[in-house]
Amino acid sequence: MSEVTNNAAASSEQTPIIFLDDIRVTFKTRTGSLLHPNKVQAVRGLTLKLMPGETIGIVGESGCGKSTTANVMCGLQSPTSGKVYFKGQDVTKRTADMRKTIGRVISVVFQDPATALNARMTVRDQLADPMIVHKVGDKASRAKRVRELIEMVGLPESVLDALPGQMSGGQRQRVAIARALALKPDAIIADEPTSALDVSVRAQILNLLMDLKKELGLSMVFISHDIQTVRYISDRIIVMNAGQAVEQGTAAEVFNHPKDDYTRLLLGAAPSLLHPDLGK
Ligand SMILES: Nc1ncnc2c1ncn2[C@@H]1O[C@H](COP(=O)(O)OP(=O)(O)OP(=O)(O)O)[C@@H](O)[C@H]1O
Repeated sequence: MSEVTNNAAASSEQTPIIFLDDIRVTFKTRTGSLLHPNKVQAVRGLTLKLMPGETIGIVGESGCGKSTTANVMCGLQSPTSGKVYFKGQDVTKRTADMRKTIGRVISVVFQDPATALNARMTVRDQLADPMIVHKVGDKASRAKRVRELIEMVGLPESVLDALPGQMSGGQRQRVAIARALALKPDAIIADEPTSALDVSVRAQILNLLMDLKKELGLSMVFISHDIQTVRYISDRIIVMNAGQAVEQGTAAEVFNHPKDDYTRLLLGAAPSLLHPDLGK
């Protein structure tokens, strides 16, 4: 990471893959609130560390700032204040070079694979594309990696010549996950990756993410408004409300001994969107 400046912020025994230090993100709007006219405070002083190999779940209702937090982590959004560290390096003020480097090591899986994938590109080309953009390997090694990737996500090689429109929602999300893995990232940020899918395939995609995480030693940030889904997949859970982390702890701590009223509210809220076969 050539242009990343040195910083000693996170140099204990284990350095976090991502460290958000007191992040605030404010958007200018036409409306805002009585207290803050013409602005929305999407994230208000959030601190979190993603450690190597762990899965953090971020849960909260619509509008609590989950996606904005995810965007800060992967460099799509600059914080209004606070610092962002990647493997101990301060990357808050990102140069184009830093953004490219981070794009290689942190991948994002979005909610809707139909929009995340290019409708006019075959699966083969979509999987090779990140390697071409980042100038990784030659034609033969990229073709080999494409075959490896499709196998990793449990799809047959025959889908490589298909277009996204010829596949099911679950298959498309598998392709989006394969694409996210193309550059062998350190971390995956999955922003509501199962919400747009049929209930019957949600469990399969969650299990695929868990298997890949284990197999590849990935770190993962899993974002969802469904606390049961987050519980199923996460080592640690962060509950967000109105831009703030109101509770952080292991899945067992948060579920068995919730400290915050809002967490208790979420736990008692609507039935899980998780497939009934999970979490038994
Ligand atoms: N580009 C933007 N301009 C103005 N306001 C924004 C922008 N992006 C997000 N917001 C606002 O910031 C707040 C947090 O939004 P964010 O999308 O991060 O929440 P979320 O928890 O991910 O919600 P959802 O699950 O509905 O996507 C919301 O009030 C939203 O309207």
